[in-house]
Amino acid sequence: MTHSAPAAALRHYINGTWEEGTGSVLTSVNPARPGETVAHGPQASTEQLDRAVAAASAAARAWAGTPMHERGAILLRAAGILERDQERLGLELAREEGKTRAEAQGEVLRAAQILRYYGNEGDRSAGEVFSSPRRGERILVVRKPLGVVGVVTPFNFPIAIPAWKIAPALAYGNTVVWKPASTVPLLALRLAGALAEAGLPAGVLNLVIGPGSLGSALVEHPRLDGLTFTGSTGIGRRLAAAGAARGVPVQAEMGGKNAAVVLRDADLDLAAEQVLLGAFRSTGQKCTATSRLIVDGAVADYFLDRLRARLDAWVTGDPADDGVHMGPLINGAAADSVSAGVEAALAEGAELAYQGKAPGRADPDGGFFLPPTVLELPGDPAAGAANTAWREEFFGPVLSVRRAADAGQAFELANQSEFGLSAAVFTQDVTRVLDAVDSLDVGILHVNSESAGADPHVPFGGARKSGYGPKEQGGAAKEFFSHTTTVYLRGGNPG
Ligand SMILES: NC(=O)C1=CN([C@@H]2O[C@H](COP(=O)(O)OP(=O)(O)OC[C@H]3O[C@@H](n4cnc5c(N)ncnc54)[C@H](OP(=O)(O)O)[C@@H]3O)[C@@H](O)[C@H]2O)C=CC1
Ligand SMILES: CCCCCC(=O)O
Repeated sequence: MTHSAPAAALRHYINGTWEEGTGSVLTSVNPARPGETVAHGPQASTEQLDRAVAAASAAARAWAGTPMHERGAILLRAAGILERDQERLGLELAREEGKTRAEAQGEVLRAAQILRYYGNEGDRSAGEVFSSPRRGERILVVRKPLGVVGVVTPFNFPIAIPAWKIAPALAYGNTVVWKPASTVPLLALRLAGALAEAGLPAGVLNLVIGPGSLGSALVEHPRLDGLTFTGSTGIGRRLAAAGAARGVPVQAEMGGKNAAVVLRDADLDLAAEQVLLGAFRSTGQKCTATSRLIVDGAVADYFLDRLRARLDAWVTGDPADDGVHMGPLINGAAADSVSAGVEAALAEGAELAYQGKAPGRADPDGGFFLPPTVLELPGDPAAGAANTAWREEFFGPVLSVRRAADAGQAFELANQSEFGLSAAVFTQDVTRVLDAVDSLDVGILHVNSESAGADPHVPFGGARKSGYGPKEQGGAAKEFFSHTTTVYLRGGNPG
């Protein structure tokens, strides 16, 4: 069943006004039906980017001087607007990004939850008070905004990740210039629209839709005071270097190659279900997705049989349709890249442990589908470690399996990565859990649940190559979106 709708007109939101772009035309398509246009229109030019930064700069002082509760009230109203429109936005997200309608609508609600969390920031502590060694004096630590913050976001969570950057940026008194991923501009229009409808003053949030080079121009802009980025490690590190060269703080959340460790005492049915969800929900296109499976050799054959049985019931198809578990990848280039990675892994000695079914890509309007794939890597430790499917982030529905002799070796294999975003460990032995907490070098650890998933009130972010700068979400976000002033406060003669 198709769920088509007329293509949305791309617009840019600059200084409180929606305007047409003056750059080249951009078209976003439905990755399940590439012949279907989802959004279309001229991209923003660098002239429009300059005006967006100028508007944010002009609005910065008044917005910083607005009481936190007033800033929060706008975020709370925007949350209500997303909840009001959740069904329509969920379908639009599924049609433009390719995740299932249920996941898409869940993401819209997650964005509302994030807006609500930061909308209530005015009710929380805004600083600290210390005693002073000097009579008649107190020492205050107060927080102040950075100023104009650039936001550059990826395709895979087109409304939740922008929300978890923009909401704290605004709550802590910054103004924002946002460059979303070019493949998913529609939900950017919707989030900016909800904030505009909620009463955000002109210039506080500016949205410019355009190519990656616009993101580079943003970090190089002389009036930018900070940049928060989520996306691939290569680009994130380039932006971090550019920000550092200008003395501008940069926060970058980047790639992942997340391991699930299944120990011999695990609840194997629970583990099979959670590994399936972690690896293949959202077509594996989550930075927190499970892409490496390390299973104790004593239970590996049984566990893989349980996983294969579940995969036999996993339906790949149009994500807008009911009963579909997995949609297409975001575009043809991504699907080709993942397919090439699988071929390379097989050529290097990996074996195909499972390959499911997916709609063909052959016909001209064929979606960017790939089947869920499980690769077993060579048992030889060096060959296993060197395999492309162990080292490289594929960002698709591919799970690479290696066997371990015991828990200690399993944790060593889990740490055998330059990335360190998320991990999952399945065991019912609390000693093993504590070993995992101590030994796995990651930013997020799930015990007996999938490696994906994050709540808005606790820190989110990676170690190693996965993250740069302060963590995101919860109270951690204030470390990036504000700086502190320590005030030595004396009331006059110390007496
Ligand atoms: N750690 C985390 O929290 C997360 C990490 N990711 C990572 O993101 C990647 C997938 O997302 P994807 O969108 O493809 O990532 P990309 O790095 O390709 O793009 C991310 C953003 O950067 C922009 N961009 C591209 N080139 C440049 C440039 N030269 N200078 C400035 N900005 C640029 C993109 O614009 P455009 O779209 O126009 O190219 C997009 O808005 C994966 O590696 C995944 O692991 C994804 C989600 C969360
Ligand atoms: C890549 C962004 C991940 C968001 C947290 C999660 O749902 O796994």
